[in-house]
Amino acid sequence: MHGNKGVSILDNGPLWKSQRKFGLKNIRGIGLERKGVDSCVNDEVPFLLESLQATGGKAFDILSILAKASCNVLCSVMLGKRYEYDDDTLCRLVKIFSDVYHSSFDNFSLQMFVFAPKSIYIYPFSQSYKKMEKLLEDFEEIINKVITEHEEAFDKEHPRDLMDAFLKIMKEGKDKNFDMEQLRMYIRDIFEGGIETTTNTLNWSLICLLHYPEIQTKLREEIREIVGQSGSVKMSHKDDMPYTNAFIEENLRFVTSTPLGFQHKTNQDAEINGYVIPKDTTVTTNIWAVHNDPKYFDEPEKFKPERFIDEKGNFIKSEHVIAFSVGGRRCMGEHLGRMEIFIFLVSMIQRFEILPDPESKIPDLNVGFNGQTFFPYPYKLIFQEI
Ligand code: HEM
Repeated sequence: MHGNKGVSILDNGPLWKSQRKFGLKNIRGIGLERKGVDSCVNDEVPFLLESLQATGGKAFDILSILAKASCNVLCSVMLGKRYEYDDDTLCRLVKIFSDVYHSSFDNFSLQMFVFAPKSIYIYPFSQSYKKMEKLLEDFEEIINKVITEHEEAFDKEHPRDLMDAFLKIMKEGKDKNFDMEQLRMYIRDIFEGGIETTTNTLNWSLICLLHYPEIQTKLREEIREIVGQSGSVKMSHKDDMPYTNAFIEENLRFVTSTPLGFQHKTNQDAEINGYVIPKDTTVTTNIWAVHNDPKYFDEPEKFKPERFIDEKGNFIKSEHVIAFSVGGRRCMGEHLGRMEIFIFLVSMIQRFEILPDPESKIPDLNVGFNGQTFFPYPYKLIFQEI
């Protein structure tokens, strides 16, 4: 499917290691002319708030606005540019990567991969695969245009963004794994890993706020005290906001947006806790089970941000909140994803009262579409300017 290219689908080995190292360095922007990763997030905030303001206090579906904001952050980080929210390229990118999850990595295909791994060989004949191929052709058309623009403006002394950094290694010819096909797959994997997950996490956190207006009030009080009524939110505020941190952590735990992580396979026989796992077995992490284990979380079925606050009022992180998974294959974009969630969420709560649509029921927090990700069914809410 990915032809052993990209990063998320690669077997553990030297290729994956070098590609992951490249990603971790260049997502953060180390050695690039591009602005820092936090500025890529901060610069998106006014556009996000403006499009929320434009809803004029009427009920609307927020999904595409959140997805465009998340997608634009990745475009800034990787391609050195962002798009207007009505730009055709941004709309196409958002649609491609939402459809990849919503129609191709659906529940049925996922269960087949986990419980009947050999089904991967018949997957190319399925309707889901055909849909995916069509979507990815559209993606290649977009990304080829951006690659051409980058090649035309390329200056090896001044790499601007992740794509330039990749082209630099490729042109130097020191590592033959850095080729054009790998560049396309790399960008694709990051979009695939970064848009849907961040959008879903933000979307579920807004639904939590609809269910618990008292929590929303408490969050706004803390935001007003630390950031002010109109000041811009910075990552440096985070350490002084224990309740906001606790809310975000509880949201990551309570609504596990990637319940089974990504699937991997063992490349040698292994033994864990006395269980023998033969070579070539599909392995999946049950993140949901850890998040709902009463051994680690008292009354796991209840939404309680306070569980992460100690008696002195400090935020206490739990090693059992593993929404980004654990180990060598844990999420490559955790740092960026956490930044987006904090800055976007705080900015939205600071400026707007988030209210349910009186015409419809607030979505249940444990009912949604289950596929590679767990996401809410379409719903509407109201953003009332304060
Ligand atoms: C709330 C947001 C996010 C969540 C919950 C999340 C969750 C995850 C999970 C569970 C995995 C699977 C780890 C495993 O295989 O065991 C993963 C992998 C990955 N994520 Fe994220 N992710 C988020 C945001 C992002 C962002 C913003 C990016 C892009 C910068 C990203 C890029 C990736 C990549 C490339 C991988 C594959 C890493 C590898 O195989 O080495 N993710 N993510």
